[in-house]
Amino acid sequence: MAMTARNISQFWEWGRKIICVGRNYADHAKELKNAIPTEPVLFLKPPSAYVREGSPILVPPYTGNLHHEVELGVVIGKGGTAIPQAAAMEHVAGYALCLDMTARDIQDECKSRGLPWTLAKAFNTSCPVSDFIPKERIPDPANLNLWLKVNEQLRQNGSTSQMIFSIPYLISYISDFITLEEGDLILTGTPKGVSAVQEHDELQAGIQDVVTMSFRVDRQD
Ligand SMILES: CC(=O)CC(=O)C(=O)O
Ligand SMILES: [Mg+2]
Repeated sequence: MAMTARNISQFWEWGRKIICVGRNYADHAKELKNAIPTEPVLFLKPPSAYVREGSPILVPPYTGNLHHEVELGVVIGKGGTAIPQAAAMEHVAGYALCLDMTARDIQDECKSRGLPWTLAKAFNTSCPVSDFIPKERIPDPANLNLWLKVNEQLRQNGSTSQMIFSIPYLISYISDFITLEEGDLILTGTPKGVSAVQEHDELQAGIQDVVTMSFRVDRQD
């Protein structure tokens, strides 16, 4: 049987890992009264978390406080283990605008009981993603404006220049513990301004003049 080449511009269909970085912006760590990390905080989402424009973000029935977190996603184009920082950007195929939807009440409860954040972070539709952005379209990923509006009201407006750990550092750090594969996505953390969303809300987000995306919030039946 002839093999068809997979297209990285539809990486969300590949079933690869979504590795998320938490508390990578000091202003967001402060708004949630978290300590500023000295090493990246990592957690995972499964590929079933992906949702694309045209389909809604579903509020899990067990949360009363679902938050948006707008983030820059880095799409891995070449896998590797223990990737040196100096070579890290050679492993990037491109970027995507992402939301790290978070059941904040469940996360707070997990934190207080010393439990993992899985139900707070990894539920179905917890990772809305934009179209793929080839890396040539973003020559300086360390200086990008990210914004998010809920029902036309600006809630988040930050710059990737505020990241505590840079993209090359994150790729190198993660790959020391978790082998990166082509099609993996790294969510690089959110700037301040996270807030609750409700059923019927309309979310719009963008990376300056590069990409925008819109999602409706719906109840999970
Ligand atoms: C406290 C968090 O939910 C961490 C996180 O995801 C972030 O982007 O920061
Ligand atoms: Mg996040």
